[in-house]
Amino acid sequence: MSIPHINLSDYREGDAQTKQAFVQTLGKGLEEVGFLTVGGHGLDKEVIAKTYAMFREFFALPEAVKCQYDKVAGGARGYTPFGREHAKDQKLPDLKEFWHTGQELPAGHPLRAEYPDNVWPVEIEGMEAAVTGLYRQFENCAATLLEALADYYGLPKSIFSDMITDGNSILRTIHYPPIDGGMPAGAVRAAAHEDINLITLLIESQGAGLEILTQENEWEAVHALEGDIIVDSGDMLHRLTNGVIPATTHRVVNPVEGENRSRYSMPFFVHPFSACDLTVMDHFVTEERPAKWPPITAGRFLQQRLEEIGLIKK
Ligand SMILES: O=C(O)CCC(=O)C(=O)O
Ligand SMILES: [Fe+2]
Repeated sequence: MSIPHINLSDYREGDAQTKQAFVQTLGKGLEEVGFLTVGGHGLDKEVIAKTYAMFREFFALPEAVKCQYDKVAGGARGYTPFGREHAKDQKLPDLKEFWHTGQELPAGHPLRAEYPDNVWPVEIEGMEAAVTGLYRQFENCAATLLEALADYYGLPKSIFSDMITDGNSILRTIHYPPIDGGMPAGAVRAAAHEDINLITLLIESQGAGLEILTQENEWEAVHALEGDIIVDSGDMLHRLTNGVIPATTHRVVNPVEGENRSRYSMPFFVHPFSACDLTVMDHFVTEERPAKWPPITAGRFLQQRLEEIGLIKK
């Protein structure tokens, strides 16, 4: 099955029929594929280009400079060097380095203490303004998609989007360097995995490599039109919906010969606030399909999964 496409302006600005068609394509697309491409998303093209350019500059800095920003809040913020993260149940590390930006709340906000401060490389001018602006645009886009998903199930409109208000979402900017002989044999840019969070919005990189595992158990390349983003569902949505929405397995394969260049990408992992209840929702529980998982909070669930992928120690 191919990856469906939606245009978010159909939902934001369309008439009732256009909106309904959008909701159907989104809901079915998540249930059947777990990945869609999204146009009309409202993210500012120029800010995206500027952000990519800044991170290209940052990742080109000497390792010793980048490592000043390592281990900030246990890796939740700042820089994570090449070779640290590995997919769940994988021994070999992914061939990537990345930077994390998280939620920023004003002083006095009740959840302020939950979130470690972001850090910004002094070497790159203007990064804070560009990246925090982009973070808000991603949050808006995610909230709208989650409202449309609630419509699909006939649930209260903000049932999913309320979970991400002042949530623990993470913008990850990734650099996959060119492959060289010194890298661990058999390792790949990003080994097969499912995302942990509710949904992920992904600004597709300039560079091929992303593949999903289809329900037919075949790897299929994801192609987004220039300017589109990709949305996929993660483990938290899988759990809330009692498995109705899959967390589709995906990976980033190494480049073929002749295309061995750096690859950059920018996933925005949409997370609830940590006290958010991820108990399977009643809507998805029936006599034939009892709840598959016990109650858990988003914070506890995240903790478990970060331990599994080597980002935090048990
Ligand atoms: O780099 C990409 O295109 C995908 C990255 C990804 O799947 C992830 O970081 O979870
Ligand atoms: Fe992923």
